[in-house]
Amino acid sequence: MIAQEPDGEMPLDRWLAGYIRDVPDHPRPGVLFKDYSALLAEPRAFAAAVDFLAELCSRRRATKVAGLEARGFLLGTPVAVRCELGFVPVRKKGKLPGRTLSRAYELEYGSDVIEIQQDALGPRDRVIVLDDVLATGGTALAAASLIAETGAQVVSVAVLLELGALSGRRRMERDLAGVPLDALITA
Ligand SMILES: O=P(O)(O)OC[C@H]1O[C@H](OP(=O)(O)OP(=O)(O)O)[C@H](O)[C@@H]1O
Ligand SMILES: Nc1ncnc2[nH]cnc12
Repeated sequence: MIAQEPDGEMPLDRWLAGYIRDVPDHPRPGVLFKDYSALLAEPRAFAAAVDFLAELCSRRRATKVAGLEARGFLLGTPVAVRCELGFVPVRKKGKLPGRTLSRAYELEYGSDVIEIQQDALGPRDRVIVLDDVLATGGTALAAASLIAETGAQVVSVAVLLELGALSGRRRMERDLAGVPLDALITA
């Protein structure tokens, strides 16, 4: 799939939104799943998304990128390399070795537990939480809470795609006041 490349007139978010397709009833009935596999498969689109998110890391003066398993790894690792920052994985329960901190949370279509290694971050770290999608905000809030428990500061939550109808931004403003939400595309 090749969506039209921006010609200087088309904004980046509109160009990249052309690579996202709606899949009804995935992974559960009633969920409209936003599939951006085509964006990952098109190197110019993928690179443009990574560049945008890397620029945010610099603007927020982050010292670490925390990526959320699994799709947050797809974006978080190239972004960390591009902005020359270390990457910290936030993983689903039971995957990380050693001492970990855990949070249970609910997301749009289920519930889960995420973990971070206890010594992955420290009080000097300014962390950008990087994920692909913000829907209800449950996942991002749980990650931010874990990061805060390590003593580090969360300087932004950055996503490729914000699903406006699911009110994640409002929830972040309420529960994570003062932490900006940066979204490349809002749908
Ligand atoms: O805002 P929320 O309602 O919390 O939803 C957003 C989360 O849902 C998806 O993760 P999922 O748990 O499906 O994991 P995956 O990345 O392994 O597919 C997505 O990658 C976000 O992390
Ligand atoms: N509707 C959705 N599409 C893609 N990823 C999601 N993560 C949570 N809700 C989602």
